[in-house]
Amino acid sequence: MTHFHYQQGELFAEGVRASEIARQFGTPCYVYSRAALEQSLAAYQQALADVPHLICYAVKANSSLAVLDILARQGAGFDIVSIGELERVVAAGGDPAKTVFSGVGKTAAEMARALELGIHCFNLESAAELEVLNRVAAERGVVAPVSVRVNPDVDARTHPYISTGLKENKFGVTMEEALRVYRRAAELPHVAVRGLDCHIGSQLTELTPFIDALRRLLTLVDQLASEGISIEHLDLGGGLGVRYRDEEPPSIASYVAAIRAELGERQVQLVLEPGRSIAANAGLLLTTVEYTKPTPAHNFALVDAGMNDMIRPALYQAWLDIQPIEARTEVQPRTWDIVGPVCETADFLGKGRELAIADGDVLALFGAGAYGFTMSSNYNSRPRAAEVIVDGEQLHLARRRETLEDLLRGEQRLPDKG
Ligand SMILES: Cc1ncc(COP(=O)(O)O)c(C=O)c1O
Ligand SMILES: N[C@@H](CCCC[NH3+])C(=O)O
Repeated sequence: MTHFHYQQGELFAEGVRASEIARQFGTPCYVYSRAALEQSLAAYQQALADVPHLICYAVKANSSLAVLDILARQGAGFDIVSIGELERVVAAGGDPAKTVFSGVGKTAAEMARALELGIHCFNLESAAELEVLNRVAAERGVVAPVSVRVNPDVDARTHPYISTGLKENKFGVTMEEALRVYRRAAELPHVAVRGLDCHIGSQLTELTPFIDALRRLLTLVDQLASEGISIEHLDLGGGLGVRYRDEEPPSIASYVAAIRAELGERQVQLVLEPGRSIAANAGLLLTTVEYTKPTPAHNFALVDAGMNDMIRPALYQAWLDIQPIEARTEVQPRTWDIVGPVCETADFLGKGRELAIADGDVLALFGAGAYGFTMSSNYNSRPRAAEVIVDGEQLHLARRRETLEDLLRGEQRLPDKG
């Protein structure tokens, strides 16, 4: 059973009517299913149960404390890209020792805090970063565990903005550079080589790019071994795609099976950093139709969620399914552009949707659990949406809707001129 489903024309999130959630918490409102989050994490855990592994959920996909809490309770580790994300992991009860630190621009202060908390590994993205980390670790009198993020130059065949493993992308270092960085790391007293890392992109719907990248990584592992540098863990990043419309990504089980088949008998801990495949289809965004506005060119449905709440359609031309939470039989279906209140032409959630809707109806955007709230902003001075967890028949307010006071917090006017 899917965790969001229709019963007699009414949308349910687990055991709760979507209309009840909208009534209690208002819209726009993100809704996450606890069972859906747990189920996708469990799919990774089961597929790896008999080998050494660490599943580091990519916090950037959905960093709500309640979501991190749910995943931490089930044993997840975390992939973070800033100290803000690490503090969230800690606040949610996550274990720093199961956390890897990715990101191209870690600052010395971020490194120091991550060392203090005792993270599992730093995924280094440049030779320069290695030198800074060695210095920061020396200042603290500790040894920092490191991997080098390799950019294997494979085409992930995904949207260009979310492809990260091509040589023109800013991420990681080339295979040749990686070898040099590892040699240097082996010489430095305050870093210890632990692993090898890569992440080639997001929303991948085929296995081939993952396997091509893994093969390249394994040649590097062997080369390093021949120089006496041994790799304890292989971090293959995240990137497994999900179905938003008609994509047919591999299942979590077949993705993991393909990686394991390629690894054969190698004795390494396998680290994965899935984000979207855990959170995307565990969440939806509820929004209310404020006005319907037929024009000669388009029928616009103006809703109360805008690109500041969900930027994926504007930024990546992403397609998310949009449906009314209660079916209407008395209204004729029409083709609608679902647009938000933000003053930008790019402010749309979906275009050309055949829907039977009227003013006041609540719509659900499906597949909104990943890169939804985390990419939201206050653009146009719009308070950010509420976030709610549904757990069976229970509702839990994970984040209250921002208030107008929240919007002004930390700001001040100029002093009066004397
Ligand atoms: C380093 C790293 N790890 C993991 C992820 C998570 O990717 P996804 O949400 O596609 O699984 C990302 C984002 O693409 C990333 O940049
Ligand atoms: N934000 C992107 C995913 C990119 C992940 C960044 N590593 C999306 O919504 O599809």
